[in-house]
Amino acid sequence: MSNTPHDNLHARFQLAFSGFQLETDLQLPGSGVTALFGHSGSGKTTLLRCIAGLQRPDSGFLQVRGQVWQDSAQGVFLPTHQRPLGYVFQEASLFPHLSARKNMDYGRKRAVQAANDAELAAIVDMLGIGHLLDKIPAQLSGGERQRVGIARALALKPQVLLMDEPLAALDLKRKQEILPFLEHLHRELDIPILYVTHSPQEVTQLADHLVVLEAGRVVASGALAEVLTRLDSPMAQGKEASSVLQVKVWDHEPEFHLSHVGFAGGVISLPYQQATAVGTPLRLRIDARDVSLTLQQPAQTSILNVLPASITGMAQPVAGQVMVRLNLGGVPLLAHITQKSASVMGLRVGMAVFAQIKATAIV
Ligand SMILES: Nc1ncnc2c1ncn2[C@@H]1O[C@H](COP(=O)(O)OP(=O)(O)OP(=O)(O)O)[C@@H](O)[C@H]1O
Repeated sequence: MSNTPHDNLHARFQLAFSGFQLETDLQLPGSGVTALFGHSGSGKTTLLRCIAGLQRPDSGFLQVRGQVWQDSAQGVFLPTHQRPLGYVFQEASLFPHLSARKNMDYGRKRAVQAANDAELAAIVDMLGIGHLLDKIPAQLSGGERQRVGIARALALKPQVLLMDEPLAALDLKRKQEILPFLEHLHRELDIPILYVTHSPQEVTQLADHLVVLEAGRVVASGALAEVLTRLDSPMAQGKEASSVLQVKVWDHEPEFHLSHVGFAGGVISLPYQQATAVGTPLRLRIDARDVSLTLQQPAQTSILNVLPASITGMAQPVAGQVMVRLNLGGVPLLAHITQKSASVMGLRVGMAVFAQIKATAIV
């Protein structure tokens, strides 16, 4: 028996290839983006393939929003074509001779469940592809093809959307173009999106929930802000270690080209967010390297953001460097400092400090 809440996704799989074992028992939220992060070969694609029914595990249980799709103990295994899911790969694999519109219709006509014309119009709108519908794939850029591929997946009214490195084949410019559409999807869709990526930037920009896989096992699974800042998480080890803060726009100071945002840990100043009204929620990524620590509140400093914090953990990812986990009014934040500074300041867990955050460092 499973005690999965009905709107969640519960995926428990055991599978052995020669030299690799997947063993997961994941309870994921029933909406929002769950990023699956892990080194090459950690089992991310295999996990998605198990969810899609493309890979049959030795034993498995899968329940998606109250529906059991698979239960090896009961001999239940829905084949892929009976699972209401969308799968988006690195490359959109559209039919080359069909227009974008016909590519979307092709899947719709054959599906058990598909979007009606009004729903399809909303999907087209959400992905900004209305002007591309009569073009064939060769007339589209890589990013546009990917957007059509996502629309085609959504046209099947999936209960879950699986995305396997959907931006990996695109150059930086195309990535930047498509990310706002993915953010839009995230806000509009009320289904779970499982998103495989190697990119910490995509994780911090899109994910609500983060699962870290290592050698086929889940080493961390939880809310993004929490897992990102766990000192034992691989994401908190490297140069790209960062934290995410959910904040609200407080007010603007256009004469200084600044905006001020608030969260439980205080108020932060950042470059002017001209287009955002007071009260708008924002997500800030703060690189651990852009946070420094001081024991006393500095009287005069060019750094605008000095927030009281307490140290909740310390780790040494590499010799000479220390990653400090801070608590700012209940919100975790990482600071990456030198071992010498940590030693000179006598930093230890439980100490009260001030976190200095460079305003320009905030995205
Ligand atoms: N059909 C298969 N038969 C045997 N071994 C397989 C099979 N599919 C995957 N593997 C192995 O399982 C392991 C996990 O592969 P998987 O593709 O899931 O990793 P990944 O985390 O998605 O990697 P990447 O980030 O490189 O895409 C690898 O060691 C791979 O070689």
